[in-house]
Amino acid sequence: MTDVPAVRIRNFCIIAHIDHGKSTLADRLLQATGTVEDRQMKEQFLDNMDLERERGITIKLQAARMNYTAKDGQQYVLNLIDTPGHVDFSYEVSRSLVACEGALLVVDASQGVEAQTLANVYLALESNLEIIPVLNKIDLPGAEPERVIGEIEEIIGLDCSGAILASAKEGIGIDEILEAVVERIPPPPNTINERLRALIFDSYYDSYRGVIVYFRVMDGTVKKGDRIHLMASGKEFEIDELGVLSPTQKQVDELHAGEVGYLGAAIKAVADARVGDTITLSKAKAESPLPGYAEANPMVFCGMFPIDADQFEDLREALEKLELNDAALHYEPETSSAMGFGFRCGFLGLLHMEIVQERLEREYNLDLIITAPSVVYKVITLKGEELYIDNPSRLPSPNDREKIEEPYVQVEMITPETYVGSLMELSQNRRGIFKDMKYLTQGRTTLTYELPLAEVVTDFFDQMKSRSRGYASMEYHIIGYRENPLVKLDIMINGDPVDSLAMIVHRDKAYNVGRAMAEKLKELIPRHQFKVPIQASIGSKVIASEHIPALRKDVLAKCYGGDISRKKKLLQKQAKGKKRMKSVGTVDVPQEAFMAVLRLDQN
Ligand SMILES: Nc1nc2c(ncn2[C@@H]2O[C@H](COP(=O)(O)OP(=O)(O)OP(=O)(O)O)[C@@H](O)[C@H]2O)c(=O)[nH]1
Repeated sequence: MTDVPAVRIRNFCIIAHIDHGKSTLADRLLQATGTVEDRQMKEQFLDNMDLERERGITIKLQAARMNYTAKDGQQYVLNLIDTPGHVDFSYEVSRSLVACEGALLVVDASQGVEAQTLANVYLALESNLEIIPVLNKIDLPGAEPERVIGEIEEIIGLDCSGAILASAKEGIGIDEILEAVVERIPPPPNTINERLRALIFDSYYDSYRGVIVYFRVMDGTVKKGDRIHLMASGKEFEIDELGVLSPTQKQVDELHAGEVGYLGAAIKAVADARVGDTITLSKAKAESPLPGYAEANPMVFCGMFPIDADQFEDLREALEKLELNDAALHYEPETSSAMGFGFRCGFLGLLHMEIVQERLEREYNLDLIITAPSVVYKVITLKGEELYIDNPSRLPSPNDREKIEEPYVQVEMITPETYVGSLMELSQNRRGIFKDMKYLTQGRTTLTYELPLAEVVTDFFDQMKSRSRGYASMEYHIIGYRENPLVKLDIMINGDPVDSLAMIVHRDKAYNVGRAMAEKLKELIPRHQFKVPIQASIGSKVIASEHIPALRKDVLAKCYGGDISRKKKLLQKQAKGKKRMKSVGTVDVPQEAFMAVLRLDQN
């Protein structure tokens, strides 16, 4: 919009750990600037996916443009860019940070710095953002802003002399925050005369208009009707809708360097306009794209199979639709001898996987059996080929492979000192390598470990939470592949190997895992009319063996000739219990059994 010079634009985001009050503060800023009228105000305007609201987390980032008249009497445009709060989406976080010149660092004054805050602050510092510390929730009786300020200074090394004490809930400190945004965050550089370069920081699929792209103009000008070129995907489109987010979409004719907006251009799938890509003009292409583009690659894979084979096509259609809106979701058909036809799906992390599962089941009414998550292993064969294996049942046999490597992550945990011992034990049990430990103020400690990702994607997070009574927080990032003596553990039920239960484990743990797995399956698989043997093996060597004894009586036997309604009830009860079962050969295996590896007693 031509009437706003770059010097009066401020682009900023809010960095906060989950639940520290990011959404509440964003709402308060929208209200205070009159961007959203009080009566229009739905709780948490920026998180508008239902699933997000229910789970209270921010998944997709969005933006809002506010007009603000500062104390200096000038009108400013403040663009607030929302960032997702979870590690699975850290690539999206890093891209949205690049679209800003500053960040509000929101820390709950009754809690303190958490691992997620740290991870995002480091990203912001790397992008040279001006950071304004905000101590939120000072209305709480347990708030200790002084202590938390000390913590921020000590851990992050950030000068907190200008920290703002606030309560997003009570509306305290809001004006001060707006003033600080104007005074302390630098305006975007004025590069209006350069060739167009705009950074995509988010996009979503709209069934009527195609993909709607959110972007920040870094250089030059973009106009409605322009033919654009996407520098990473190489695709071209014509802009048929251009606008700003105030926070609902409002059309404009052009946007300049420093501004944030959205566009629609009949783009069919978000994969054609991915987060991080650079938009330029077809007729006057920029020389080079904005730096830092990377495809977000899936790290965690699982099989998804319809319980009812007739739902296979429905599942395919649902995945196709979700893919339009989720460039990070990968899937390909998979045939399993145990489970029939389904899909092997890849996700950024566990939360991403859960979100997709939940949407498939809720929005598309599918009943699915999901297999345990696996990471992607790198196998070097004897012939020197490099294979990436995301499905344990596809691991080449030991005779064909030279070595296996697995992805490692660096995990940072922040915990009250009391739980340090227990978390160290947990990390050690999960093949962790101790890296560092630092004492913070008030008996809190940071712990750094390197761990195989495979050990983290199982139930590491839940274990960490339960061992620390919910007080510890963690963050991880990938550090690369490492070789380990890994073996494939096969599970046989009733004499048949079940490919969907195969897993890749460390040689030294194979025996324990195999035994724990056999025991767990014995517990989870219901009794049948016949005896069901369960075995765990490595190659041809059986390392653990259990059996489920046969049912002694027919459930209906005792009401033979008796009351028909009771009989019906019993049958119904059985049918219900069957709902989440898959027949593997002649044995009915419940959903929980496929996830058994997440609940093994191996801690
Ligand atoms: N007492 C008090 N509670 C607050 C304040 N700000 C936020 N809350 C509450 O803290 C909880 C979390 O706030 P949100 O705004 O949803 O937190 P968030 O950081 O956006 O969380 P994610 O979207 O999951 O990242 C909610 O129950 C809020 O009502 C505050 O200033 N004081």
